Amino acid sequence: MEKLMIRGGKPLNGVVQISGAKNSAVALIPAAILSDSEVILDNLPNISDVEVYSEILEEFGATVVRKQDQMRIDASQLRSVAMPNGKVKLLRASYYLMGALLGRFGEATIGMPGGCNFEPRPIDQHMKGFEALGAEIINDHGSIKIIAKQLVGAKIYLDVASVGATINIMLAATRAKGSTIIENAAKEPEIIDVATLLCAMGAVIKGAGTETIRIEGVQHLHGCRHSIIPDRIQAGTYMIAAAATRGDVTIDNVIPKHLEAITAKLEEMGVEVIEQDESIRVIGKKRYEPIDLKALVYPGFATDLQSPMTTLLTQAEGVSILTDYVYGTRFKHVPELLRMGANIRIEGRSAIIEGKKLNAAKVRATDLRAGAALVIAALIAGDDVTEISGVEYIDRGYDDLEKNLRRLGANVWREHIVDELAETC
Ligand SMILES: CC(=O)N[C@H]1[C@@H](OP(=O)(O)OP(=O)(O)OC[C@H]2O[C@@H](n3ccc(=O)[nH]c3=O)[C@H](O)[C@@H]2O)O[C@H](CO)[C@@H](O)[C@@H]1O
Ligand SMILES: C=C(OP(=O)(O)O)C(=O)O
Repeated sequence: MEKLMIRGGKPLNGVVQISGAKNSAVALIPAAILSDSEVILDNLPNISDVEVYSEILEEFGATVVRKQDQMRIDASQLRSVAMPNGKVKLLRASYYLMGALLGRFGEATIGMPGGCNFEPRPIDQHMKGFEALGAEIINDHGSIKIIAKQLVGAKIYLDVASVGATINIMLAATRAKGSTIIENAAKEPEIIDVATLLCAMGAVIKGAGTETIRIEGVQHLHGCRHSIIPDRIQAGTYMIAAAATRGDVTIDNVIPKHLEAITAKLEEMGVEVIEQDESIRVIGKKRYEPIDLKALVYPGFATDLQSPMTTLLTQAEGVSILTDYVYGTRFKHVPELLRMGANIRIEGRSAIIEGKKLNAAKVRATDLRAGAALVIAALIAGDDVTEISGVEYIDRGYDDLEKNLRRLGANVWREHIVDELAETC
């Protein structure tokens, strides 16, 4: 086990390169299962979720070759359609194995997904979609068995615009007989990225990125080469960190359109944001206005940036209200920020945040974005050292975090945890 050590007090300055998107990568890797020839993915992020997913595919019998930011996946010789336990429990997006295996083999047995369980995260809409396509679902001691003699296209209305359910149904429906229509589909950019890959593999998908997606099933999907879109959540995190430390950072290799919601809220606080074609420069200011912020589905403000934004709002002069309409109890970062001197109160699905100076402390990340919130807090917490444990969560989604922060001038390093019991008490 490791912990991050950060001596705060330095503004971030310079340029940071953003890698490919985690939430695309973890769907594109299993999507390769749908093809019986090689799929090449470029611009992969160097994060543990990608590492774990490639190991999962190898355990299934796929050949996976990783070279820098490229992955070549050959799933022609898959040996199994079942992983009820083991690595599937390490990440949330292992649920995409269900849609991909179901599409290719008409069968899958997968353990309930793990990952960041900051609140109950049901997958009933995924199951509703598979059932509508003609599959039978059997719950078996914590794993889910899904079988279909023949997947048949259907019209599916999602009760909530779920990213995971939209992609999972899309994966299975590419190989179903006839047409599938997903209504109230999620519109996140990662959904367009997955549809782009599937179309390059020979699928017929229209409307990805809108609330109605139409899929014409095909009998066969072939190999292709695809470059993953930039990670808008990593980019947003660096934007927030630049503002919080009153720095001046250019965030490179981004799609500014994907960052409109965070850009707008930073500007409302008084942060200077300059958009270029594929980069965004964020210039921090001395004083920030408090704001009201609502985390919503895309194109609204991303819930994944809600925790880092909580930290920034502790630097505003006055009271901000942050409400998460996607995950109403995603506030595990708040007790840790309180240890660092923050003044935050939770009311229902809102955090009421009063501007306050933060101090260094010993804190614990209990999920990925809570970890990001604590890293930003540590960067602005005086010039003492903050120790952050639970680094394994941060490693799920931030490519080269320490290297990037050091290049921007931060004083950050990693240490082994010697006494694990003392750390968790
Ligand atoms: C791997 C990945 O892409 N993860 C992202 C994905 O997670 P994930 O796909 O799991 O999140 P969803 O979009 O499915 O969840 C959105 C909302 O729908 C609810 N819901 C979801 C599915 C379901 O079957 N039933 C149901 O009620 C959830 O509890 C939540 O309130 O989108 C989330 C919302 O943008 C992000 O925080 C995650 O980073
Ligand atoms: C919640 C997240 O990821 P996951 O759905 O993979 O747990 C996240 O990226 O913030």
